[in-house]
Amino acid sequence: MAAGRTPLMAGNWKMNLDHLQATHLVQKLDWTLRDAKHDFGAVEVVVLPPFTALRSVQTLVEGDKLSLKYGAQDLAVQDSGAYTGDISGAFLAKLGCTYVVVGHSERREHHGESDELLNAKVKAAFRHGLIPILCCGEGLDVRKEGKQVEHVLAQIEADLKDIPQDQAKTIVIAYEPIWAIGTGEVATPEDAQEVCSAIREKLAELYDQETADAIRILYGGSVKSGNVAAIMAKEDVDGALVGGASLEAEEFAAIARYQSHNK
Ligand SMILES: O=C(CO)COP(=O)(O)O
Repeated sequence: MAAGRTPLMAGNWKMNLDHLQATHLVQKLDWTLRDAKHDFGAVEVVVLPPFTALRSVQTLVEGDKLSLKYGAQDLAVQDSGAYTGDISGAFLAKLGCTYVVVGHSERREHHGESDELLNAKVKAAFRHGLIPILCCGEGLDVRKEGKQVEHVLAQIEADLKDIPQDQAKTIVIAYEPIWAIGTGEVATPEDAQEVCSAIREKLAELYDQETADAIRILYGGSVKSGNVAAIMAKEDVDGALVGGASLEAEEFAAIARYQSHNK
């Protein structure tokens, strides 16, 4: 984590929690963080519930003036029309979403999402004023061959094709090695730093150094309260995209409070 970038802790709930459970978790998370006097300006906290819980989360956040932010896990390329089952970025913006995940490895894998499609999704997100959390990462086979940097940079370059600098500056990138997702096998802080710093260099090449320095790069894959501080100590890691450990209020709050654990 370098000075000048605000750390971001985002909880990707994946396909977990109905809207009632979501309300409960958000309330508990908010109480826990408030009790700890969490400074939301110093570490941003974001939840990414399923679509069906977004309206409930919006009501809670707006009604009770909560400081945490929220977003969705995916969006459609198109803005409206005959696309049964798809969700427009326009609807997400109307629900007060700040962020939207684009290109999670589970969608790349289970829904065959290509870099070309993800590039269109990044553009759709920006069209509606949403900040994409663009995911990238290599599988175990690629890691075994030692080609993780090359693989991830190719994803980033393709996914950001024709994205102008003023938009790129606001994007969030999440490096999530697939072999570390939900496996308990966390990448070492050095593994995370290797790829995150390469991503930043690529961003400087695609745009300029100032843009690259402004972009937040998260690490994701088996992040827990016990390992987050070591990962956050790395220069180019600006936060975490957390799956399993974000489903428990106290654990996710402890992740957001990683600095207090470090003292
Ligand atoms: O995929 C992830 C977040 O998007 C990581 O999931 P886990 O934290 O459960 O490994």
